[in-house]
Amino acid sequence: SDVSKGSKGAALGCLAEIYPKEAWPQLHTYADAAALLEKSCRNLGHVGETCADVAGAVFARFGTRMSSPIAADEELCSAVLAAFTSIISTATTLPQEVVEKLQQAEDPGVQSFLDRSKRCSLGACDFGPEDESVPPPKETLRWCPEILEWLHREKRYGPEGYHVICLDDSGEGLKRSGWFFANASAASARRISVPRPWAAFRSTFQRWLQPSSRWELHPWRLFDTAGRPVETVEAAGQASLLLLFEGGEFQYPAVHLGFQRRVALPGAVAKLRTLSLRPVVFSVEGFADAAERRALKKLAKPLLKKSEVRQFDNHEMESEQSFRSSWSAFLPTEDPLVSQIMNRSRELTKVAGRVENLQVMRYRHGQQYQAHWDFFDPQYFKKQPEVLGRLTHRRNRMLTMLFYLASSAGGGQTAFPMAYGAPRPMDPEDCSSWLQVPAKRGKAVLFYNLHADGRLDRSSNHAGCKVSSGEKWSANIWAWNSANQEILDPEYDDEL
Ligand SMILES: O=C(O)CCC(=O)C(=O)O
Ligand SMILES: [Fe+2]
Repeated sequence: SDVSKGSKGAALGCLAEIYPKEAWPQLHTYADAAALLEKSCRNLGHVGETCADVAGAVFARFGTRMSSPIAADEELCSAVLAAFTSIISTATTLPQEVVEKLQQAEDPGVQSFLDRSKRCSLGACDFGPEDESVPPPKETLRWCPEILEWLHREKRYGPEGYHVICLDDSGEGLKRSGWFFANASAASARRISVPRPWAAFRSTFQRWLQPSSRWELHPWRLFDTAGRPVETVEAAGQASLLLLFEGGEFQYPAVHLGFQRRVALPGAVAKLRTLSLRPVVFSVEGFADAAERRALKKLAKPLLKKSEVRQFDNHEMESEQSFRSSWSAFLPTEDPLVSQIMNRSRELTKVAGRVENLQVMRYRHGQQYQAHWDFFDPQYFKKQPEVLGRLTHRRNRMLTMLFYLASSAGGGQTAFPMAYGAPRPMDPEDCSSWLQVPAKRGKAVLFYNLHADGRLDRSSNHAGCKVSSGEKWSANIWAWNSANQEILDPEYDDEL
């Protein structure tokens, strides 16, 4: 039951707008098509859909024939178009009827699709290579001695859209050679040769990215290991180790659980330790000292007011008080300490985008912040153009840093209910079974709300658990990515 080249070619002809040619030969079955759609949906974070929507729409058409070869041209074509139409126009997750139908099907292709799309819809699409427990090629350790600090060492939950490049000096003439580690996996190492003129250099890298990264205008950027953008071939020539972030913004890679990294800051050395791979969460020590903590508290005290949250469309507000019951204050940036702390957070995180004004929060007995996302999911703000307007080109709140000024004696942890693909919690206050970070005075926690490729990372959902005794104080830092800054409205203000 081979599909003739001609009919497949015709079937895929209508996808030309969506996929690059190189992806076509990989499509043999409907399951392949669904998988490709899932992959592509990783790039659609800006419309707030889950991968399952896309693949689900294809499944809805093909039912139990997922692992059969693609036969009918029009069918695939219209399914793909329907899938994309549904992505753009609706914001649903995989419908229950579809899940049930899937579960009844005995087709192994269906089962693997179900498994993948389920994980995917839970915020943990896992497209990484299966086995990463191999070391990188020996020569790379010679040319890039720090490479192990930048590769991902776990089998699962690899980074999405973060790649590592190690260049050597063996290239000739206008070429330079090296290795490309897709998704920062040692197992994926492959020899590469890059031309020296920058334009060719850049388009060469472009070719190695996922097909899905190429059909969209993409702001990917290279960085050195100090988190500085590398924008010229001369700068690239000085570095042997280059980091490629498809989302255009530097992020610390998790490497493995417990991994420690020292980051020198002006006047301090911060120590990061990996607490979670998905979402990527670090504990941070040495970010600020006791005198600074005291001063921030003192500054905030007279300014504290009941905390507010930005409303979603159609949101009933009667529960606002229980949703976020802390008190908080935005601190004046004119204050030298405040601007110093904000600058330090830039130095630590390397963000190029905007850092929101430092906010101090105080939680007393019984107060909490229920599970939520710090990013702005466009699907919840369809009726608020002033919010949507700031979320174009995947602009969003990329990272959150909570610096604990005082720890509660009981409760008050920061917890991540959706870590590692767990479903959205039924009870937004039930911290008991969630991945928890104790809010310990003097420590900070840093986590990424976006994947390295700029998509929303739904596993970043988190809560400030109820304080059961004492008081919890924290200084919160939210930083935005700056992807495609040049095509953004220069008028955006500081309200978000
Ligand atoms: O206080 C906490 O632990 C969480 C705070 C938080 O999620 C936020 O301010 O965005
Ligand atoms: Fe938050």
